Amino acid sequence: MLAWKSVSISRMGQEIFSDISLEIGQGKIVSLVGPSGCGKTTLLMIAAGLMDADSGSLECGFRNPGMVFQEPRLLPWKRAGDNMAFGLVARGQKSIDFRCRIEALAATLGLDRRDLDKYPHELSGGMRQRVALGRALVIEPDLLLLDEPFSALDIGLRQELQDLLVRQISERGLTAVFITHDLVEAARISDVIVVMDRHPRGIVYQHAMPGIPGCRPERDIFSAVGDLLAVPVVARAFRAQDIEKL
Ligand SMILES: Nc1ncnc2c1ncn2[C@@H]1O[C@H](COP(=O)(O)OP(=O)(O)OP(=O)(O)O)[C@@H](O)[C@H]1O
Repeated sequence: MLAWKSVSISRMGQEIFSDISLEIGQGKIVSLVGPSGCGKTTLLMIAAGLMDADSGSLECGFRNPGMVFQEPRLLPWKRAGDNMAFGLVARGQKSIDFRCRIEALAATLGLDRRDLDKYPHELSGGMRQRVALGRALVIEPDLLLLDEPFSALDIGLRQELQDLLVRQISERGLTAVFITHDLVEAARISDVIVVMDRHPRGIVYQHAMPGIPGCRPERDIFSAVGDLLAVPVVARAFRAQDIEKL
């Protein structure tokens, strides 16, 4: 279980959010959505232990979180396979012991052996993000924290990687927190959608999605998004996003 309990945080005299409580059950995929600056990444960073809250507490029953960011953040001087193995090397494992494991994982992520020998600049954006996902999965995490991992990809590739991610989460029995600006993406891959806003600051709405992530018919996804946008606090949070894009 992962739970933020009455968490408040300010930086440089500015309140990011106050008194946020949220609980995520084992095996669930929870999406955080909301306008830029409402504190989604901050909430994730607190869960990862990379930021400390000013007050409140975090209860985390997970021991081995894996993270994926919007930019793949690969080491440019290392080949894709070595980037993927980064967490294993950091734990003192020898490449002779894990080469087969990396190749098998790469294959499930749609990368072949030749891709593993390429440098990041020789890979497409989608391939780089597959490597980043592999780097997070190879350490066998029990919790995945994902900060807009697919937002830079085009729609077709995005959907392919969403399906791939949900399959990996389900096969490995992981729990995941997924940040996105895209309500359709959230409705496609999540068990629960948590909507945050800046006015008022914090969580303004939570919605449990029916059905199984990754298996929902498109019409159910779009109808859930329509229903969500009919909720005034959700509509307000998403209107703020649209205005920012202008
Ligand atoms: N270390 C920091 N120092 C100062 N301000 C910070 C720090 N981290 C976050 N903030 C501020 O906190 C607010 C929330 O930032 P955060 O990145 O969590 O929002 P977000 O919802 O993830 O936004 P986006 O969707 O644009 O990534 C922003 O106003 C940001 O400038």
